[in-house]
Amino acid sequence: MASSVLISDTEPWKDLKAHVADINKTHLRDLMNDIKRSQLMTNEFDGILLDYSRQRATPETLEKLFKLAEAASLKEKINRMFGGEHINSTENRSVLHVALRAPRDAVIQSDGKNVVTDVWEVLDKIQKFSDSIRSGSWVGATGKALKDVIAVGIGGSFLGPLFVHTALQTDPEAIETARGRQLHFLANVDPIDVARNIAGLNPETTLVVVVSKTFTTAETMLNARTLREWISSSLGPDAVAKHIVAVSTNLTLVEKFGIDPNNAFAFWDWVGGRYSVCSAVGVLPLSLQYGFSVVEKFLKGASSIDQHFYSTPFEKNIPVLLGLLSLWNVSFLGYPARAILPYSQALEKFAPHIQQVSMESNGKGVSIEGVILPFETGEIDFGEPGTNGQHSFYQLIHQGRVIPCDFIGVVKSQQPVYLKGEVVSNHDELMSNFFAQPDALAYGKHPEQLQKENVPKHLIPHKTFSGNRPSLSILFPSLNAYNIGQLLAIYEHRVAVQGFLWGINSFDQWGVELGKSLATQVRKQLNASRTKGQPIEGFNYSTTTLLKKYLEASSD
Ligand SMILES: O=P(O)(O)OC[C@H]1O[C@H](O)[C@H](O)[C@@H](O)[C@@H]1O
Repeated sequence: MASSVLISDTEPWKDLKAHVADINKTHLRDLMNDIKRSQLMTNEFDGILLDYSRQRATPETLEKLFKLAEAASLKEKINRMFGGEHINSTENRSVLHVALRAPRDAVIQSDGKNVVTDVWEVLDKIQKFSDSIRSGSWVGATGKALKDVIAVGIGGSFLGPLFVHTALQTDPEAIETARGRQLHFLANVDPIDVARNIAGLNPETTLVVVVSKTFTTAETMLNARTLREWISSSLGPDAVAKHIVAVSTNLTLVEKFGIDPNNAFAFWDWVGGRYSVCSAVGVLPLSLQYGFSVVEKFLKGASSIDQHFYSTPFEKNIPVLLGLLSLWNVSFLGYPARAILPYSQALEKFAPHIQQVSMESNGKGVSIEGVILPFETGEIDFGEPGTNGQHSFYQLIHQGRVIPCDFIGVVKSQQPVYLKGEVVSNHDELMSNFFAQPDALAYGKHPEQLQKENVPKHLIPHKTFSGNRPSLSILFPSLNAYNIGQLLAIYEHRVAVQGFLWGINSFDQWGVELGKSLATQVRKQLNASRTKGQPIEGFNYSTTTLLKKYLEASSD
């Protein structure tokens, strides 16, 4: 396909549009009776079972989606990504987060250089540094070991590491390696977040890791200055060198901030912020908490999916299948949202991370060529662990709007409990819901069934479930560091697949800039009004009134 041709102008797209009418004649209740179809719509890789038989799709739909993939040159685009080409064209950068978890002997080129060598240089440095902190050979300014780490960062410099940290917190191996240590995250510039982070912490035993790709993000830099002040006011300015380290691509600004360049951990412009959890952004704080060998397993898990994604035919390729199905749901069936429902409390921060990965990547209005798109891209991602979500927003999913759901389950619990006399173990109780919900959504409940159950006539409409609501189930054998890496990479690549199919640039984020620059104008005004009493100027009536009220009411 010539790159300037929109995917919506291609025959496979039009064919899929027409195919919606065929699917609208079906109901999942009936589709699920076709065992051959169900067999075809399951896939297994490395113990991970993907079941997408509850998608509103048939084998014919899949064939048509594969044709769409061809029309979108999906394979070529994946190859270009792995090949280090500058596929992030608006920033003229490669997109090589896969290199962050590649084995030491792999060769991945960007601009004629094997980046894997640089990656391992930093990983080795992290291992050495985290070992020295953990063993107590590196001590703080007063000679005490550093047991607490505060990772300061926001967006991609926060959400991924928080997800992985939360997922590892209950993993038996990680519990052992984290004993006696605490990892905290400071993201919001709201001073409440600082207060929460430092409550009960002693600067003498605290290490601050400032994480920022650009080292210019206003929130992170103010939070970093606030913690620098917290440390130096208590231990003296010289203590900063022992208590603050940094992760960034901008090592000049790191040094300007007063951090010893030896204590700076680099990454590169070919790592997008939201794809940076496998760089020092995640690896440093996580290694400090859990030790490098646990984090290495996480990287290996992600790498296993990278290999699978790169080399497996589309029919068996988990991220490709997931991406194609999401596109089918969004662009053809017209479902604008996606619920991410892990039946594991350890994955409670997974949906917030994927929100950034997906929505910042694919919420775009123009093609990679800059042509305004006649269709919408991206989806509204949200989610909560099951069963908590069931007691919250599932009502809407069952009887209100149709929202395709990802059910993510785990075979072996990280923390099994089986009480004497109970019918099932606690994990089986949880998983009963994981298995039941997709069928409730797919099959629904008929008025006739309700009649048979002698439900009063006036309640029948209220108790009827239309069903035919799509979902997919992903079952992991366990949830250790390796599996967590796999889960991350599956979703990262799925999002990329969707972007490649829509023909957009999933790796820039210009949409976050406007709000930032308007905040700069407000910041200047607040300073001028507070310090020089200058009147509010240059804002519309609404903002002027709000600012006046804010300044007047907080003038003391
Ligand atoms: O890592 P930093 O440079 O501080 O950036 C932190 C975040 O800020 C921006 O607003 C971007 O939208 C995010 O993609 C990024 O992750």
